[in-house]
Amino acid sequence: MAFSLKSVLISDEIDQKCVDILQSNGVQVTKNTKLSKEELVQEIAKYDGLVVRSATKVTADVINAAKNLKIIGRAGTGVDNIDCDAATKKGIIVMNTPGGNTLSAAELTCALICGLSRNIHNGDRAMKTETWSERKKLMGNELYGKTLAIVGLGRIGKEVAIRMQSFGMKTIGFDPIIPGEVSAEFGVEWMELDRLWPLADYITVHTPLIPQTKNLISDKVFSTCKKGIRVVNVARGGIIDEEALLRALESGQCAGAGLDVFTSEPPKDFTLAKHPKVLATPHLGASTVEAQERVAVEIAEQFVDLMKGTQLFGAINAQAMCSALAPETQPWVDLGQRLGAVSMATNKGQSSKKVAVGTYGQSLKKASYISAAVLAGLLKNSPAGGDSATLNLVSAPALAKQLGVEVTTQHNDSAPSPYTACISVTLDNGIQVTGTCGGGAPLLTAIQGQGFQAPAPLTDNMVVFTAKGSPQLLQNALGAVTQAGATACSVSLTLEKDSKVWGVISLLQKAPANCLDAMSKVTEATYLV
Ligand SMILES: NC(=O)C1=CN([C@@H]2O[C@H](COP(=O)(O)OP(=O)(O)OC[C@H]3O[C@@H](n4cnc5c(N)ncnc54)[C@H](O)[C@@H]3O)[C@@H](O)[C@H]2O)C=CC1
Ligand SMILES: O=C(O)C(=O)COP(=O)(O)O
Repeated sequence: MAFSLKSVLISDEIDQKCVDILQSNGVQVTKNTKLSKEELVQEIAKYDGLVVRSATKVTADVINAAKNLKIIGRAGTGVDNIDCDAATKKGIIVMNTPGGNTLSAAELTCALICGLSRNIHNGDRAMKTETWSERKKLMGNELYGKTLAIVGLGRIGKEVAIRMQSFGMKTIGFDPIIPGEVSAEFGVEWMELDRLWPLADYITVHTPLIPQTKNLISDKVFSTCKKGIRVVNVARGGIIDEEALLRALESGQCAGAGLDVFTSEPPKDFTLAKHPKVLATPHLGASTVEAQERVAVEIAEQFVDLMKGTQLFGAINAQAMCSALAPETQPWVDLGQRLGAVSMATNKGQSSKKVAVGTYGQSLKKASYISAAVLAGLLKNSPAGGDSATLNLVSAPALAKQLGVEVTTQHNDSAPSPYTACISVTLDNGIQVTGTCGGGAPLLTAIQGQGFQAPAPLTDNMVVFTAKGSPQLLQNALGAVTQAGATACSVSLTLEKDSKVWGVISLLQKAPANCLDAMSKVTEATYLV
């Protein structure tokens, strides 16, 4: 599965290498870092891809104005400037380059810790105003023997710990998903936040800005810290409550803050940045030649990989799509979509609130992407399915959730004989279709538990019917589609059960409008897929 990316807009300052790599792969690149929000809303309609850093706000307005946008690339880590939910609903992949600027952000954090400990910002200010006498006031503290608390022990938190240990700092930390055994490997003693606050001389935060981390360091937290605590934020503005920080600086509870990020960038109010106890930088964490080159190359290469269909790396909202790119999984994704479409058609296009997806056979053990594929096929053919142009493996699970469609999945290591792997889709009113892949092509093996004598190819244009079994049925059904003006290319019937059979006729072209009429004379029910 390859993606067509003809045109890409780069709307933030990004290393030229990104442009060069994309252009050398045939992509038309426009770099415009001066677009207002309104201009971006206008412009975005022209592009298949967008590359940003943190300055461009990719809001729902921008995303909804896009017509062909397939991918938003963040040349960096944080994606809080991108409305990922809006992108997911529109089937747009959001990807980032998470490791590319880790070392630069960690190094700036260490620089701020060192700067705070020795009042380097105030010393520099004194020199620039020729006030040598300030020297007396600028007594610092050694870092040696002090305790650094690291909140968020992911990529950057870990690198900060390793570096600050070389200054003789004791490192303690908290992270909900990194266990103590793992943090111990890089010298961080894991502990709950309540225990950590009173022990710290310095606190540095390295988490994303999410509801759980917004205002994580509050008045209450400052009050439980040692008097003279110093705090550093190179993650996102708002993890340290800015108003609480100002109060703590004024009262002396907080002796200093190193801030690279702010709730509003640029800050609407520079009070904090100008505060004498604050060492502030204008979001420079990733602003090194090395980091910028890395993230620019990585994002461009990730785009190119997707265009070539080789891999989907760095996507944060497209788990199913990642699997769908592997050559061995593609036929199963296709099968899932087609089974979804057949189940919806045989449900007379009625919405179903419960969908059970079964996978059978060892090879489908880890095929969690199948349910997204089934939903994409099912919702595309549902009246509530919305815009079929944007319905894909990225948007289908989100749309199903929005529509209240509950999906359950079940796996069984053994597949029904004679197949080695199968997928079944069961809707809440009992409709059930089962299929497999044969020679890389999707095949329907059973409807309502009735197996086909020879599996039916799942093609783009199909007539599915059920009728009373009779020796003339095949001839009558083929006669009806021919009479309607269609050309059949294959036909398959199930075994008879309770005197009923199911049949599938594949057509060379879309079924003509009168096909249903013609078929109604020889079948009990006919569905077009
Ligand atoms: N100032 C700058 O220029 C830069 C800022 N950043 C920011 O730094 C932050 C961290 O980046 P990485 O380390 O690469 O991310 P990461 O994903 O490797 O690590 C983040 C860690 O935060 C943890 N976390 C989540 N919720 C938490 C909570 N409630 N309490 C404690 N920990 C929690 C996660 O479990 C994860 O381990 C991001 O917000 C990123 O945007 C990253 C690069 C440059
Ligand atoms: O990667 C991140 O999360 C950053 O904050 C870096 O932001 P920037 O690309 O320098 O605008």
